[in-house]
Amino acid sequence: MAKLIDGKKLAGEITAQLTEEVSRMKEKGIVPGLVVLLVGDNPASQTYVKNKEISAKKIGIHSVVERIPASITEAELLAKIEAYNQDETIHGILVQLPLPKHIDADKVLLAIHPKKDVDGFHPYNMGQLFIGSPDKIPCTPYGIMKMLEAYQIEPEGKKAVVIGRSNIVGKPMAQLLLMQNATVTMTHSRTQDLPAVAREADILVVAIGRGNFVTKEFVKPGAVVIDVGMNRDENGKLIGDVKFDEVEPVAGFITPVPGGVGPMTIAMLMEQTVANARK
Ligand SMILES: Nc1nc2c(c(=O)[nH]1)N[C@@H](CN(C=O)c1ccc(C(=O)N[C@@H](CCC(=O)O)C(=O)O)cc1)CN2
Ligand SMILES: [Mg+2]
Repeated sequence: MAKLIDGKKLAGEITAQLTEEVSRMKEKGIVPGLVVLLVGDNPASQTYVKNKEISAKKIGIHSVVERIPASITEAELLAKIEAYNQDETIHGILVQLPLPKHIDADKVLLAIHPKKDVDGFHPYNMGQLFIGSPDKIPCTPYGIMKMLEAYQIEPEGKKAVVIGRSNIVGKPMAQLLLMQNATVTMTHSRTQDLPAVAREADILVVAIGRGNFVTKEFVKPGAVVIDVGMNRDENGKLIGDVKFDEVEPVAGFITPVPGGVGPMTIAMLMEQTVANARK
């Protein structure tokens, strides 16, 4: 049976450390500030933003959430971002994704000042990461690296396979593993014989966005399996990209959904906001 990587517990520990740190910062007159902009009424995004707000408040971060109607124009949204770029009480700006179709997400992410880009999605921060000098790191892959570290899983020399090539998870994930001297293979929906490629992995990170996609045929006995998926099954139940019941007996370590990668994403957002205020 695999050992469970408890993201919820680890995120709770990180949150507790950040709470202490923020209380010390406040004694010196420093209050970290985070603004989250949520455009439209995507129900999943509403949940994630609410969770970010709860976490920020718990830590003592000055938390601003703007819930904005989907009818906002791109120009209006860009103007809001520019105002927060200039606002000295705000150390982190996050625009919840996905955005409505009429707004160009690339343009919006480019408008956030790189120094306040606590999501790490700005091309400048992406570029810094890919030349090996990261400052802000996309929160999901960053959280995964923290989980590996906490469970003393050493990427150096290991074969890592990443399934999924998104800008916010797959690509930065591969780069972070590479920076720790793993031998990394990037795969995606068009990779030929994906189960055979995945079976080579000592560390398998799955971010393909398809429920129960990874079965035991994808997993080498003893492998570390990290599930980034967040899907709903036909009954509305939250499921990962990994068929947990089938893979868990084969893997060495596995993350659950919920309670794995998700809470760590939020913890890393808080960490990067506090780190920014500290600077
Ligand atoms: N601007 C951003 N947009 C999005 C990001 C992001 O990092 N920045 N990532 C995802 C959504 N996301 C954070 O925004 C996120 C998703 C899920 C969780 C989480 O804790 N999930 C829980 C389950 C929650 C539930 O019951 O639905 C878990 O896994 O235990 C946190 C953050 C896309 N957009
Ligand atoms: Mg993130």
